[in-house]
Amino acid sequence: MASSDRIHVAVGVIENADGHIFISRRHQHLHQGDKWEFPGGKVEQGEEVYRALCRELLEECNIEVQDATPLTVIHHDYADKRVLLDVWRVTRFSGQVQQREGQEWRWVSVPELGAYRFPEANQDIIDKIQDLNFPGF
Ligand SMILES: Nc1nc2c([nH]c(=O)n2[C@@H]2O[C@H](COP(=O)(O)OP(=O)(O)OP(=O)(O)O)[C@@H](O)[C@H]2O)c(=O)[nH]1
Ligand SMILES: [Mg+2]
Repeated sequence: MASSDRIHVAVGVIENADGHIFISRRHQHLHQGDKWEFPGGKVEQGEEVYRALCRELLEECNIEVQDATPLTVIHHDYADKRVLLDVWRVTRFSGQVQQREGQEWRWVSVPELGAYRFPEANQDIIDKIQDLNFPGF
């Protein structure tokens, strides 16, 4: 596969005032269906990643991102798809978070994240979130 076949995805880790993280469950018929995910979606041709993040989070979660910082970049090859996940930590937003695409969703504490089934590529994201909350010594 050519590198241009890699799907570029903007992903947002949204934290609320209680320190809980927003996750939703992918529709069953989609790639990695039924697994939990962080909101986000494909970056369009010529679009800046940060713009894509803002667009996807408005479409999917009804919030306006006001500030976000890069958390990690993941290259992952599934058997049927290659992805580049550009993961951002959303540090400031306006609006009430909700899921607008009919997916099941919830806020979960950082320790609880480990109990959910995410796509394989997400392990690194979970590790990063847990490191931020419980810095090693
Ligand atoms: N949104 C999102 N996608 C993820 C995550 N982890 C992960 O491997 N992916 C993969 O990234 C790819 C693109 O995500 P997506 O399906 O949300 O894209 P999208 O909203 O633009 O969907 P569409 O273009 O089909 O409407 C999928 O193949 C998905 O399996 C994650 O945490 N969040
Ligand atoms: Mg999406």
